Amino acid sequence: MRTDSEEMDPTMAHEPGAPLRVALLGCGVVGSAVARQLVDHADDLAARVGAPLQLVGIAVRRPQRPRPDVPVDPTLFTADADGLVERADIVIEVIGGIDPARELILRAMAHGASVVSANKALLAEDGPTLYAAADAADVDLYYEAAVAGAIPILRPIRESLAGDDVRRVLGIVNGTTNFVLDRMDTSGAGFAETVEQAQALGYAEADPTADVEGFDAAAKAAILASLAFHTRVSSGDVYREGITEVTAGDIQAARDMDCVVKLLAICERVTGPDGGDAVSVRVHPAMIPRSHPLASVRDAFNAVFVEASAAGPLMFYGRGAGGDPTASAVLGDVVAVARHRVAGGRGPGESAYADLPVVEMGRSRTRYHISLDVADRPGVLAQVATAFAAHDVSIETVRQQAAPGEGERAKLIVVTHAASDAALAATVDALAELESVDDVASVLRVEGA
Ligand SMILES: NC(=O)C1=CN([C@@H]2O[C@H](COP(=O)(O)OP(=O)(O)OC[C@H]3O[C@@H](n4cnc5c(N)ncnc54)[C@H](OP(=O)(O)O)[C@@H]3O)[C@@H](O)[C@H]2O)C=CC1
Ligand SMILES: N[C@@H](CC=O)C(=O)O
Repeated sequence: MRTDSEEMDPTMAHEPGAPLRVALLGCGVVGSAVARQLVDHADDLAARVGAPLQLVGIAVRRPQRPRPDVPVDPTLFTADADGLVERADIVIEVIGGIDPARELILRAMAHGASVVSANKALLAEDGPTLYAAADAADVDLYYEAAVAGAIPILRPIRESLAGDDVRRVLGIVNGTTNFVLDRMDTSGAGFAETVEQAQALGYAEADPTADVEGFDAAAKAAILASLAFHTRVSSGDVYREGITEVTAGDIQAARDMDCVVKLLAICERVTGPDGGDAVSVRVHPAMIPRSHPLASVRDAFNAVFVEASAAGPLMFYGRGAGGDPTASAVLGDVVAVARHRVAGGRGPGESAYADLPVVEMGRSRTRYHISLDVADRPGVLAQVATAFAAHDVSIETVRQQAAPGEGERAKLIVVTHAASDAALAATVDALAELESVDDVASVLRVEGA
């Protein structure tokens, strides 16, 4: 690959065999792996595209910083990202965050460049602005790496399943939280201790808030739901609960049910309050049976389970983060958009025609596992059952365990049939008021059964 920074005329149409000018914005974890792969696989990439990919510059915050792991001419590094995007055919945005990434992408497209981004936060917050700009400029905007890193999931949903009817997407789309929950399950350790292990191993950031509070997964859920249901869902529409409240007791309760606890991104087609089509998009911890394909997703791996009307269940599995795995997805997009430029066109744009309402969490329906510490005496089970019945929540199973060494106390474990979140919350409030109930020890949603 050529890595000189010679100036070119940005308005020139692509000529057969002429290099395509690639600008890289960001050279951190993902960007440095992208740069290395562009250099290492230059010949193969040129053969696949039908033209060489010429890296014309790398925009970073600190261009003078030595970067020995990035094998390019150091003069390619620049702090002038604005100028760089104006002289590229393809812009790869791996800076992250909202601004200046958004302004740079819009500027790139306005100057006729196709864009590849890994920026889930931006796509989930302001995707429609970017799609509209891509349409207006007649260029591609691809972002496979934004959800589940290396796993090819967006193109299969957008293209391979375009003739089917996706009903549900269940995803483990955050590696850090999956690592933490998996370790809590296998070692019996608590949340804080396991997060420290994740930080020591480089999975969790020094500030793990975006991961453990579910913000990262919510952004990915918004993108998945938008593509799966041909609608617009932004991160603010997504109900979000992280894993900070998950206790060793919850993990044990799941084990007792032959389940595991996972942080799930759940996107479903549902019936809205007016009887029309709607979507439910939520991120929260949930129990899933150990027999479910997602239960076997260990460590920091990601997986997305898709249910479509005709295709049935599909499972996509792999690494959701890390420089090289994420760069693989970025380079796949680069080849795709480069091929379109060589052929003189663009790929399919976003097809958000449905404009479906997103139902509020209170209307979402699922099963629940509730663990209660109660008095062990006649009539208590009837009181508890009455509280469920009063809120129209149907009990599927109920099991009593002795609470050893605690006199006449017992543990009641109730699993419900599917109920609305609002009905369940009201039931839990009523249970907490009962004189015979010492504590509502845990409430976990149950999915995938
Ligand atoms: N890390 C991962 O495993 C994954 C990341 N992603 C996404 O990829 C994107 C990049 O992530 P990651 O590589 O981890 O991020 P890093 O923080 O490692 O890298 C960010 C890069 O952007 C540069 N940068 C920051 N601000 C500016 C600016 N204003 N102008 C120019 N350059 C700037 C930094 O420059 P400098 O080097 O000088 O500081 C750095 O090179 C994000 O959108 C992230 O969500 C997606 C999937 C997985
Ligand atoms: N922080 C994310 C990686 C980027 O998407 C994770 O832990 O999965």
